Amino acid sequence: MFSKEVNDASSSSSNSSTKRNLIVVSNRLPLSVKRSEDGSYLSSISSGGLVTSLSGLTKTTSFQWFGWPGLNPKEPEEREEIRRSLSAHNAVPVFLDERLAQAHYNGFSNSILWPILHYQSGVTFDEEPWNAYKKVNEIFADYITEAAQNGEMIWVHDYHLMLLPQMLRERMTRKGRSPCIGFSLHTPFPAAEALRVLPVARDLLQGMLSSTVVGFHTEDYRMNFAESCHNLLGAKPQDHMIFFKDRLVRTGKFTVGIDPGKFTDTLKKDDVQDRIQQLGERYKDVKVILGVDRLDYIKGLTQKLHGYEQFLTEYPNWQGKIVLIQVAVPSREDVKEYQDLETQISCQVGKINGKFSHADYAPIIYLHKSIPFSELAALYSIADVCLLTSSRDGMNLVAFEYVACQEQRNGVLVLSEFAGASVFMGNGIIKFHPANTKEISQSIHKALLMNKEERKERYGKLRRFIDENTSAKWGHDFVEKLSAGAQ
Ligand SMILES: O=P(O)(O)OC[C@H]1O[C@H](O[C@H]2O[C@H](CO)[C@@H](O)[C@H](O)[C@H]2O)[C@H](O)[C@@H](O)[C@@H]1O
Ligand SMILES: O=c1ccn([C@@H]2O[C@H](COP(=O)(O)OP(=O)(O)O)[C@@H](O)[C@H]2O)c(=O)[nH]1
Repeated sequence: MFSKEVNDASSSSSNSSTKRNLIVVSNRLPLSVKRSEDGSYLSSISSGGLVTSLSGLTKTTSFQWFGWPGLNPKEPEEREEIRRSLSAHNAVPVFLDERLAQAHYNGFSNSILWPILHYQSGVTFDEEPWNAYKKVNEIFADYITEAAQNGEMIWVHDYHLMLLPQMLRERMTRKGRSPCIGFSLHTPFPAAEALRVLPVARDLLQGMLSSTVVGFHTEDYRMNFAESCHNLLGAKPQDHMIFFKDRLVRTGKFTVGIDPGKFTDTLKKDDVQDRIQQLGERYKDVKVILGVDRLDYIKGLTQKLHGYEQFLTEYPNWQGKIVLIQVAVPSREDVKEYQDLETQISCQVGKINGKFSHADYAPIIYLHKSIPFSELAALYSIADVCLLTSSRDGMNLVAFEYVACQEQRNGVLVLSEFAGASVFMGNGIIKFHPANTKEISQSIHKALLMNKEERKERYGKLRRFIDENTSAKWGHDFVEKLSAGAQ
């Protein structure tokens, strides 16, 4: 479902004369490939913000996307079939041995690096997953060095591939080429003291510093990176540049966005309008709060539920008149912390529903699944409030998507001050500290009581922001900076 719409969006307004050639690299391809019963291969779109933001880029930039396809058949014919099926989407599979891929993705990237980037304490370093991380970065480097024979620019994404710029530069320099490599981090970059907890922090910093341009979501993340490079490597940051080992590395803040038109167009479709009407009827007597999050501890779902429970207790008149629809998209289910979180959230939802429900009312509708794009757009459109409680979050595109679908209703966005998005949304949002349960409760109350004029005024600011900062602009700005760095 998402896959088709991504392609529709790219073909509807692409302009090949302005497109540039680029190799985009991310750990995971936007499509994951699965073998069906009849032996053929089917691809479906992956979830998450990185996929959303890069999909929007297809409007202005033609690129080949390299990444792990999610499976590793032994037979050459099968690999060829996968290659063929993906090439229709300009995607190129980087095949990885299953155990190696798991140790890289679950073992190091998501169990060690991700928590440190999001200020989680109590992480234990382990050599084995680190070796897998290095090995996978090397495999990617071999693939890309082979593919980038014609001087294409290379844009590497995210924390799974922090060593890749260095490995690429070394390989390509040995071949007499001078590569142009961009690196974009989609997570927060923590303060130097938090990063130091990781014994291999210096290796990761050196990996990133082999880029031509390094991009972050916010100015704070960029400054944290510069400070870490200075403190841990003795590099010299100056303005938006860092001098290290006779090279000058450009750094910048690039505001990732969405493609608002994709949402506006979807909302106009007859079936989506029917669904909006149906949902409107179902919830005509209650206010709807919506949450859409991957089931990840950084999204602050336990805090959200505590805050909502406090709200129902503190403002009992709202009992029976409010519903929280929480979509929790399954994520990283092989990692123990994520399994434990799922159990915890299910218990919390059960407890709150048990406490405040009546035979004809439940305060929480909990969807532990990925939902179709059209259903997501309909939910965004009917929600009076969107509540996002991340304890840390690189950006949070859900915040932007809610705004894209609220032209009619002018609903209120209640957003954690620790989501990167909150930096840009000023007083258009109600901002709160996610560890403060009372503040969450009061923010919900404030959002529900806000009058039409104030909602309209706030909405106007948010709408302007998402319309001016699209994913296409993000891609364009980054590639411009990268081209400038190459000269
Ligand atoms: O691929 P997964 O392990 O399922 O995770 C999904 C994505 O999660 C992270 O997304 C981040 O990127 C978003 C877009 O820039 C940003 O809005 C969000 O705050 C980040 O959490 C991760 O960085 C991606 O690589 C994953 O694909
Ligand atoms: O069932 C769903 C619900 C949401 N999303 C998308 O997942 C992305 C989440 O991105 P965000 O930046 O908010 O957080 P991330 O999951 O990347 O940390 C958004 O584009 C959502 O539309 C999805 O793919 N499937």
